[in-house]
Amino acid sequence: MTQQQGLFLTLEGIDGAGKSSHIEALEALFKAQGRVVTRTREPGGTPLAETLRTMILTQAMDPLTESLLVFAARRDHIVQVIEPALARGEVVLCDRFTDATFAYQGAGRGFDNAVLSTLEQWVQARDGALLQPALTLWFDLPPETAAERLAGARLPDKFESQPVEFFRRVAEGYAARAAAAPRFVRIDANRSREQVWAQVEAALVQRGLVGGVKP
Ligand SMILES: Nc1ncnc2c1ncn2[C@@H]1O[C@H](COP(=O)(O)OP(=O)(O)O)[C@@H](O)[C@H]1O
Ligand SMILES: Cc1cn([C@H]2C[C@H](O)[C@@H](COP(=O)(O)OP(=O)(O)O)O2)c(=O)[nH]c1=O
Repeated sequence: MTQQQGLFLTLEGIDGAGKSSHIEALEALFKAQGRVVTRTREPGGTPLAETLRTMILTQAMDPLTESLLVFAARRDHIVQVIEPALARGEVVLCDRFTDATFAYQGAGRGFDNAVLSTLEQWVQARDGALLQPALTLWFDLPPETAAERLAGARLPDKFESQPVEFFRRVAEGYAARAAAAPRFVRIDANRSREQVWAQVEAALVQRGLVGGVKP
């Protein structure tokens, strides 16, 4: 049997947009197609990267330090988890990747995009090209609605306790990234869970990544 090609798929959006609510169903959908799935997240996905995640999410730091730690975590994650899974022909479902760095550290914190691009080149270099997701599901939700959904849902971390203006900038950062790269699919997250899932499923079917079967 010929080995299937690896598929790198990421989920993006501001905190509270609804990514985590759909990642399990996405995994089930691909498994129902006979695919092996590696479900992972950033920052994180390896013991070292999870240690860095705790630092990033709990300690105050300047934006360059934050960016360096995020990319250090990403490098370990790529080398230890993402690249090997793709080489085995698996589906890698990753909750956030580099678009989050451009949105949060770049647009949100106002850090220099050129420095982020340089770090991206260093960390994601792959056979003369850049490792990038094949598809990015961007859960787009007004920051006020995301804040309402998060209120009382969980204890806010360092980013989640930022004011709504911060998330407005992050959302603009995502919109700019989405406008520049055809791998983005905008999901209107301001809908019921069922309607959001229907958009996710339709996007995958439309691109021939899954058949029309229900998980
Ligand atoms: N379509 C939806 N409508 C209303 N609430 C939702 C919807 N999707 C998710 N939620 C709720 O909103 C909160 C944030 O969702 P979550 O999936 O954790 O977001 P994220 O992973 O993007 O931060 C959770 O309490 C979740 O139950
Ligand atoms: C990947 C990444 C995440 N982040 C932030 C966004 C989120 O607020 C936080 C963790 O993401 P996430 O796992 O979505 O948080 P939660 O488990 O609370 O749903 O890290 C960055 O600032 N830069 C990055 O490059």
